[in-house]
Amino acid sequence: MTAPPRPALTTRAPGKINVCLFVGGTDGRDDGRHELVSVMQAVDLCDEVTVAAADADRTTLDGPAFAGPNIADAALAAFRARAGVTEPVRLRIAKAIPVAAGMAGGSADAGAVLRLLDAHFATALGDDVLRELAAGLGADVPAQVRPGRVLATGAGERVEDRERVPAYGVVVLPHPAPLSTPDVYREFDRLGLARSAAALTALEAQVRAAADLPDVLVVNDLQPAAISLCPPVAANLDRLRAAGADLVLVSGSGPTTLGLTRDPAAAAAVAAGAGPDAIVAATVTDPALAAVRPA
Ligand SMILES: C[C@](O)(CO)[C@H](O)COP(=O)(O)OP(=O)(O)OC[C@H]1O[C@@H](n2ccc(N)nc2=O)[C@H](O)[C@@H]1O
Ligand SMILES: Nc1ncnc2c1ncn2[C@@H]1O[C@H](COP(=O)(O)OP(=O)(O)OP(=O)(O)O)[C@@H](O)[C@H]1O
Repeated sequence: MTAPPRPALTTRAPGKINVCLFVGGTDGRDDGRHELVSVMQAVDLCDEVTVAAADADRTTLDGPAFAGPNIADAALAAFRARAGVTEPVRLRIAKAIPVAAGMAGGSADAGAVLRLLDAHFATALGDDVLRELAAGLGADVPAQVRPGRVLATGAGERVEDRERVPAYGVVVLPHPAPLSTPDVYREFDRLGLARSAAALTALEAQVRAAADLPDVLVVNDLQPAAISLCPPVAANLDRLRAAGADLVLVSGSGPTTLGLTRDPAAAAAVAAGAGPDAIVAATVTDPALAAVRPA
């Protein structure tokens, strides 16, 4: 019997923002990572990832290069091991999400590779199994299997879909110096900022009670650590505030900063005021944005 033809498929891999990122300690975990309570929200600043059948495995990247292995290849290896498929594929990534900027660009690509491969090989593993595979690739990856709005707990690996809220404008202000995520968590520890387990539990209850977070819960606990390692981050927050953003915060582990506008149409004016490097985006409310489509 001949094997079925494998379709060439493509999907958008949206970057994420942490609308809130509450961080506890590492006690009680055997992986040394920190307990989190975070609402992760997809934004329409996207990489594009494509899979096609090939004679040999090959991954190509259009956009800014980075050193070291591509997490997309780790996603392919994890998928292969679980699904038992061996046919080679070509993966192509067109990068638009700033690299090492705290917007989970690599995690977005890895999540996209998992959902593409599940469709390409018609393996129907489904979101739960893909999220399990994703957890082995990085704390941010499970949330990127089905990008939208999720509540992430544990070290980020326990993910629940959340109700989508009206779109916000998002102004993304990158900073050229990359910040390493482990360094930022280490600085967070050095500054003694970990929340107690009881405080995290209380915050999780508050976050669960509110589909659209009130302003007081739009908090990134890693922000002081990112500013401590990269002081210009504070000036970038001031730039966004002065340009009229309703809320400003550091994105994930930084150094990218974000200005949120309740009116998505207001983001363009905020970006213009913040400087030529500012990127206009919006939160994603339509699941079709990251659908798998024929390439
Ligand atoms: C800052 C965030 O982007 C917020 O969503 C994530 O917490 C980071 O997610 P990520 O980059 O996918 O992180 P991973 O690749 O799993 O971990 C990188 C490193 O970050 C630190 N790390 C990460 C997640 C976590 N909950 N606690 C940690 O201490 C650890 O030093 C870990 O070795
Ligand atoms: N497909 C990929 N895209 C971007 N970076 C990748 C990719 N694969 C591996 N990397 C490596 O991962 C590092 C972190 O990149 P990424 O853009 O995901 O950071 P980040 O946005 O800070 O992540 P997070 O928000 O999940 O902590 C990069 O410096 C790069 O070496």
